[in-house]
Amino acid sequence: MSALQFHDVSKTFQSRKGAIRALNRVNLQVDEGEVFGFVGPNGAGKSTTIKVMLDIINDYEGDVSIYGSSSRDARSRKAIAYLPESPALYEQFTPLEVLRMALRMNGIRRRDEKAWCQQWLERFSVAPYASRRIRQLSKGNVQRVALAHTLVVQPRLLVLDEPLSGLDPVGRQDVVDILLEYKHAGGAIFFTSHVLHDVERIADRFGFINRGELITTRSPRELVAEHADRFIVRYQSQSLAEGERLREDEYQQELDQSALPGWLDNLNRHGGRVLSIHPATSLESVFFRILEENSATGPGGR
Ligand SMILES: Nc1ncnc2c1ncn2[C@@H]1O[C@H](COP(=O)(O)OP(=O)(O)OP(=O)(O)O)[C@@H](O)[C@H]1O
Repeated sequence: MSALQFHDVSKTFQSRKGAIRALNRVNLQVDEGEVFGFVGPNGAGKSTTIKVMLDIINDYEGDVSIYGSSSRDARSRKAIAYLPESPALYEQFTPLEVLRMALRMNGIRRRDEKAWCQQWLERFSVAPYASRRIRQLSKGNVQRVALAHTLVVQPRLLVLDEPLSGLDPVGRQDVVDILLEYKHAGGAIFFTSHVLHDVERIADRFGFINRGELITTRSPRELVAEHADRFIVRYQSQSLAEGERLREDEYQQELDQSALPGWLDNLNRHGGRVLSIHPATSLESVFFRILEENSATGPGGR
């Protein structure tokens, strides 16, 4: 079953400078147990997409459904827990109070309420601050509490705006692990990110939006493979020393696809051994390419 579906969704803002087409016939689908990364440059339409989904913006064209029911129906939106880019938690409350309040506000009664909330604070490594006030916490720890706040209600669909922002590398890895666990338990995630490495790590598929148009929805691997025409070969050899030296007899060489077979023959003649071959193209470089192509030929209106 699809957790989230956009069908021909368009939104136009009226401003003093004229009409701004923030979303133009966007179609997308996120399935149960799927992580969908949503990326695009500033002003592309990411926040508008989230606001439409949450019915914060409701004067749009098209249909949005959450687990099969219209998102215009407040009951369907109960499936969603949302993490905004800059979460505004009640500063005078403690993390424990914030989580307990989230449960109450969602009508969730648990006998083990306190222990359940403590457990989520532990998962996000903020249990030591459970009784401090939010305003006394660092930015990264507020982000962890905010993430715990979204998961404590066990939503069916998580909508996260830049979920890893403000976290150190250990914190990022912890959160990635928790999100993947949630996905494996059948939860769906829609998240935005400017950091493409995060998208590669978490997303099964991603959508790339530019000027209100959804340009592509693919898995990161598919997209990179489609654009891969250069490869990085890691190899071991006593006598062939080309490219960058990694350690004693290990090297790394970047090659064009057309040059690859001949180069491998040569390595073979030198008695060398291939350790790995992978595309030199990163998701980031593919995005720049798509963005350039789209700017040259794409729609105007901004
Ligand atoms: N309330 C509004 N009134 C007029 N124009 C708006 C309004 N909100 C957004 N826009 C315009 O709609 C377009 C899409 O904006 P949106 O905030 O969705 O982009 P975004 O992808 O979230 O950008 P960012 O990465 O910078 O947060 C932009 O051109 C923006 O200026």
